[in-house]
Amino acid sequence: MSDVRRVTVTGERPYDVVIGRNLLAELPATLGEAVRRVLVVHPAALATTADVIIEDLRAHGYETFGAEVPDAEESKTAQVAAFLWGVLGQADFTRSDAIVAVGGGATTDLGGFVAATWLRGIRVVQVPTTVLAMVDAAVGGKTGINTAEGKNLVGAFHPPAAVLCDLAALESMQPFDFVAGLAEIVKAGFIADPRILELVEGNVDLLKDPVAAARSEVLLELVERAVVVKARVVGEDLKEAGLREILNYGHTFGHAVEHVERYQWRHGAAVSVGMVYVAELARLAGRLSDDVVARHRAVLTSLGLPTTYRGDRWERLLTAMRRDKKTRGDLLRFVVLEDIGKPVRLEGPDPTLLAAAYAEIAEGAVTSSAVSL
Ligand SMILES: NC(=O)c1ccc[n+]([C@@H]2O[C@H](COP(=O)([O-])OP(=O)(O)OC[C@H]3O[C@@H](n4cnc5c(N)ncnc54)[C@H](O)[C@@H]3O)[C@@H](O)[C@H]2O)c1
Ligand SMILES: O=C(O)C(=O)C[C@@H](O)[C@H](O)[C@H](O)COP(=O)(O)O
Ligand SMILES: [Zn+2]
Repeated sequence: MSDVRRVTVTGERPYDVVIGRNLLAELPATLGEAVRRVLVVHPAALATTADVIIEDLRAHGYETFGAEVPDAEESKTAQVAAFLWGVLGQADFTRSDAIVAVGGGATTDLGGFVAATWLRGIRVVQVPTTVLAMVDAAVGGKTGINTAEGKNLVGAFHPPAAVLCDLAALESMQPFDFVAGLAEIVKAGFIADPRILELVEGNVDLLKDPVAAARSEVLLELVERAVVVKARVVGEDLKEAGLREILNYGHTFGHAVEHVERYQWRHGAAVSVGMVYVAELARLAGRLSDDVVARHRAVLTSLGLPTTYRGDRWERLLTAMRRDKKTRGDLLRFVVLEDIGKPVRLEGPDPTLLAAAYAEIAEGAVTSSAVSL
């Protein structure tokens, strides 16, 4: 497979998401000639890739620095951001210098956030190495870190200069991490592109094998389609004034699960349960058919993703959901579907409905005050 696909994200400074294999040679061109210094941010798992990038950039005349950050959500903290600000300061990074973030969505969120905040904004090129980061996290300019109170509570909108999605990188992924990322592709299918759902449903065995999937035309098409969905939305509404909220489908409950589980669940797994929760909520509110709810469970289960959650966490989940960025004052707001490809908002649903939807996805009986809310 030598196909390369390019999706342009429009906006004040348009940029390309390049999807293919062995794309690292494209990196110098994305940095541009004005850049002199480059900080390559990566977790330990991507150290070898980062070394290759650093060597290549040096060969192209850039002054290059590497910074290893903790793995996964451990890196999305104010302490790690401050560590990177220190590295940039010590190396005298100016507004014409750049960050390259190499890793999964946690690393691209962190690298993007540090780029957004250093000198109030320097260039960032995203090199996502998980399927989730390729189709979602690295695209669209939402950057951020977590606080003790919740997920992504501090951040900035800071679009990248380019995104390089090298599918060859996916071959080293752990199967469950790979599959977790597919949840965001399924999300794009439910909110905007039903062909995505058909492609996933027709290729489940292939998609559960990271090496076979990474080499397949099917994954290339799925990544391209999901990026197209995201690009269309963020091109129209970068700062989430309205339309962009649809990309948050399944995230109100999903982020709450991640927080309650102290980030020991993968984001994609939490979003998987979150989509079933919100599908049930929409069904109970009389908005969505039984069939579409059943399709959520069927496609996610077939991939090995979770669709249920423990039944004794309702109060904590509700507290976390109140901190969702779509909340306005005391009003909880959800993105729900009226049908596949028809996302709408459900504002301030009755607490009994929220609890009833929880009961639909709870493992065993709900053991909290949920039933009496
Ligand atoms: N900014 C956005 O728009 C946006 C969108 C979706 C998700 N996110 C964020 O993205 C994060 C989740 O991203 P993720 O699922 O990529 O998780 P992650 O970044 O935590 O990576 C998952 C694991 O895969 C490892 N890994 C990464 N690339 C690898 C490779 N090529 N081979 C082997 N291992 C590899 C990582 O080291 C980590 O252990 C969450 O923090 C979520 O909030 C942000
Ligand atoms: O890009 C967006 O907008 C999204 O909502 C995409 C989500 O998949 C992503 O997880 C995002 O980080 C969630 O944002 P948040 O604003 O709810 O923290
Ligand atoms: Zn997400």
